[in-house]
Amino acid sequence: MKQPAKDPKLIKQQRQKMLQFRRQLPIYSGREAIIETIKANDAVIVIGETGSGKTTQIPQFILEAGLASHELGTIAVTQPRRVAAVNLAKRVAEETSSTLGGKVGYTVRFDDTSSNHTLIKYLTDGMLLRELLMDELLLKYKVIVLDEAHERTLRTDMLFGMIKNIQRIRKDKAAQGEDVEPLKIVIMSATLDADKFSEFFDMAKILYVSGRLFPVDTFFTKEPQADYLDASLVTIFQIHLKQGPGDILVFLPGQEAIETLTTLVKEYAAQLRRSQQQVLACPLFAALPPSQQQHVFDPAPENTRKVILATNIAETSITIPGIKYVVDCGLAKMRGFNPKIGVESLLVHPISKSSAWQRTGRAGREASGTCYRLYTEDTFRELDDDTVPEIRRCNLAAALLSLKASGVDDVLSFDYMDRPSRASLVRALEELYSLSAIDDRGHLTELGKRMASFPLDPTFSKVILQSADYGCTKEALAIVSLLSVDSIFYTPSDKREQAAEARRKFLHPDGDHLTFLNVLQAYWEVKGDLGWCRDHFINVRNVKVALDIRDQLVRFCERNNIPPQVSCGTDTDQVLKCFLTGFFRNTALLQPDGSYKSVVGNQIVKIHPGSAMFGKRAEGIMYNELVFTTKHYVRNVSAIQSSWLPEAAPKYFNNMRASV
Ligand SMILES: Nc1ncnc2c1ncn2[C@@H]1O[C@H](COP(=O)(O)OP(=O)(O)OP(=O)(O)O)[C@@H](O)[C@H]1O
Repeated sequence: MKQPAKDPKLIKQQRQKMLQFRRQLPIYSGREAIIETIKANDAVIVIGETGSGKTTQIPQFILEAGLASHELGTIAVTQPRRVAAVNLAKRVAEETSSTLGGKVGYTVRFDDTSSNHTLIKYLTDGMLLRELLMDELLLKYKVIVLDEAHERTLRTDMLFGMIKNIQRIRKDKAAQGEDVEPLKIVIMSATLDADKFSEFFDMAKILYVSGRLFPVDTFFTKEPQADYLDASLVTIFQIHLKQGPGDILVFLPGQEAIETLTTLVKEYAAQLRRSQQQVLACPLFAALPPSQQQHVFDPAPENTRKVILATNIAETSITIPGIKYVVDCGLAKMRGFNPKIGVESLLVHPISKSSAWQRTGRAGREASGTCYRLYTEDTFRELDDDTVPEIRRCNLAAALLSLKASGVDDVLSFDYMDRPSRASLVRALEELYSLSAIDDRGHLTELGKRMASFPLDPTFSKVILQSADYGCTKEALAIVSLLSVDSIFYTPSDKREQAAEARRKFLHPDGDHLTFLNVLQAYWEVKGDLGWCRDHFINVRNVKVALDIRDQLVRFCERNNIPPQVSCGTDTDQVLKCFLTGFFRNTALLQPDGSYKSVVGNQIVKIHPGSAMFGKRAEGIMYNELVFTTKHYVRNVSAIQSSWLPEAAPKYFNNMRASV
């Protein structure tokens, strides 16, 4: 249908209004200084409070000053999270009165709205790393803006070193008369150890932008809170019943907490009188499909207060219209890695001060706001200033694989801003070697190249790539997708027995992986019937999310010439053998006393009570996750035979034998 033409007078008015708004932003008064500094320096660090206008304005300043163009090269602005990249591009397209995908666009995994016309592109740091695989010097760009640098994600840290190197090479080439534009780098954040960054980028110039558009009042609790879910619930309804209009954004550590609180908020909201303002609970976490994530940006219906329950994906960069109140439980799930036993874990930790300020900064963007921190002021003072960089606390195999795929062969002497310990670098290289992603001289193999091109962790991409040889791609795709969501089961605390009973019919004697497959097959047979899901305590939303991921992986397989429908039928050992090619390190063998000892690290591990393998004995087990609580629990567990191990990872197990 043809869109009605917009009234030119209306367009002009909207433009004027936007320009007026932009001019009010604190950063606008520093416009000239920012432009001059970027003009005169190769690298600039901009520190400005949350909401001062860094992310939306600086790229526009650069463009307006003619520092980037189709001839010179365009502007890339990286974001650690896709939801931020998408919404910033939308906002800046609006501010520049252009259509998304024209002058302003975004590129995130599986979604690209940029075009040949795009001059300002918002993209995730992962996508810029991917572009590096095609264009080693990123010649397309004249200016690269690394935003939210304080987050220190693994990918941003890799980009720091790589982009610094690219800048040096381009400068040398230009000095030698080659037709190459030197690259400009802008690093931005609200909270940053500016000197450290400046030193890393060869004494880059630092610019401070003071002020924010609207104030945010911050409150702490008087006493520590024993139960953050309960404290969040009480705070939400206190705000709702006692405070003025405005939506609420609640920060929680993970999907599980969000789902529990969403249910509780709905239950409480149902008790509100009809005459009272209603409450709409909107979850927001990374595993939600992007279309559902976008719902949080929709205005609340009339006479309704929106309560957004989010993980830290809403922590930086984004402006959610309508948010006036922020509730911060002070916790986040963070990746950790124990290089001794080579196992990664996802645990709930207190956040850092810089995260707390970022969370606070999500209020006060359109008007003044309030932030309720569900911890005491003393607790806040004891928080670390900054989050420990991910590179120091997670498994580096994926990072080193992508460094190698982008042409950085000597990963040990790569220019890291915070050098990971030698032990974790060596361990990651060993892991890549045993996965056959690199050869014995440390060079990337053909398999390694293919693994790097897949949008998954190397262990999972190996499983999918090997599934063609094991004839079980259909099963591998289904299980990998189901493993990428929190849980496909739903266990209400008052119906544990019933839920366990209802699920019993899916149980596969060989464990969780094949049990998941049984659930999915049954779900397909009943075509996802909601009543059936309810009766069997299946978490429909998570299954749908998993199926969405599966669709994306199917497309990826097709592009890589792996037929996605190849199935091993009833020969399900093939599936487990195939998973072992990626997860051979996550295995444990039965001991004479009935316990299981991990093959790597010789740790006693216990099977989680929620597993299909709980209470069972098998010669060996393979697991996807190790959770540290009081004990080392393993989750998502299946039975294996020890004789399968050498076949799954010949390099690893032959070496182990040689060194015994
Ligand atoms: N999608 C949007 N809808 C409405 N207003 C917006 C939107 N995006 C940005 N703004 C307005 O522009 C202001 C500046 O946003 P911007 O993201 O540039 O700030 P910032 O300094 O980069 O903040 P942060 O450090 O939190 O990322 C916001 O405070 C808000 O008032």
